[in-house]
Amino acid sequence: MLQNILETNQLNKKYGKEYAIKDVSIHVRHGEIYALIGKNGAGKTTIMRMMMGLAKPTSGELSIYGETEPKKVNESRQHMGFMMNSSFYPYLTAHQNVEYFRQLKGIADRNEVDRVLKLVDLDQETKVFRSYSMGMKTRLSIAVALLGSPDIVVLDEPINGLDPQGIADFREYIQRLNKEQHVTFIISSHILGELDLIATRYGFMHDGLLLEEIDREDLRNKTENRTIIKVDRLEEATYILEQHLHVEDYRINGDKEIVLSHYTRGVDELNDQLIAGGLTIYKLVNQSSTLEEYYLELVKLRGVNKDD
Ligand SMILES: Nc1ncnc2c1ncn2[C@@H]1O[C@H](COP(=O)(O)OP(=O)(O)OP(=O)(O)O)[C@@H](O)[C@H]1O
Repeated sequence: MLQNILETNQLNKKYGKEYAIKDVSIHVRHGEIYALIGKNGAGKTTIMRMMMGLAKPTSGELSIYGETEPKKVNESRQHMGFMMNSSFYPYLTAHQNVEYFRQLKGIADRNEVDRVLKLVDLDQETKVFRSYSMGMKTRLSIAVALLGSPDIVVLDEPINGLDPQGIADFREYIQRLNKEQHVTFIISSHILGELDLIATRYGFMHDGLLLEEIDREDLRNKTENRTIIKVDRLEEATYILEQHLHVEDYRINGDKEIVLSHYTRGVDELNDQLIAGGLTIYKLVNQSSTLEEYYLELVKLRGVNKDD
């Protein structure tokens, strides 16, 4: 049974009069790969900084392992690993760099360095950091985040700057660590499809607000198998759908199109009924939407911003 390992409850952060995030309630369950998705400035880093104790909420609550009392939350952070643009020494090797962080974090076991480097296949690497590819740098950052065997690892925009191979490798490492080491990941990205293949749950952010939190399966159900209808007279079309075709599972999107989820009877019958009703059909297609389209629709539908 998955339980919430980390939660935020109506979390707010203001800089001056401006909200950086407003009323954000996130629920991360044990064993998940949680993707915090949103364009630049959406508020992802702000939330992650609060998770890590680097910034204080203006109001609201953060709960880790069910603890909300600040002192206990701080203690719980010992079970968390972070990657926030770690700065590495350019003329030191992977081993020397991680050794530095081991000491900084006060981890007594010297074997930890080799252990975490092995997990990202950098244990045999002898070159200095300066000559690493972006992918290797990311892997090194992950290694540092894994020092001390944390249960939860928070990664802020780890995919930034990676080439397609680097992204594929990153996904593989995260999935392996999640499965084999049972690490719960919270990963932010401003490129929507990037975490598509690995995330088990999504938090969609826009302009400081959490628009939706959704499990992978539910998201897949919502984005796959949709039928889109655009006609000249919307109300008459919905009447035909409801009364003649007994369709109830539909909604209207921001472009005044009717979107049917899982309409399995094919478009021919729909086409016939709409034409029989005297409507002009501009569009009638079956399609799956991308994560990008889903997100943009969500932003349009909600049509809100944090200053409302
Ligand atoms: N220290 C600060 N002082 C003032 N405003 C800030 C500060 N930090 C963040 N903000 C503002 O808060 C909002 C959210 O920023 P945040 O960095 O959390 O977004 P993000 O989703 O991580 O985007 P990015 O990918 O660009 O970092 C932005 O409008 C930003 O300008």
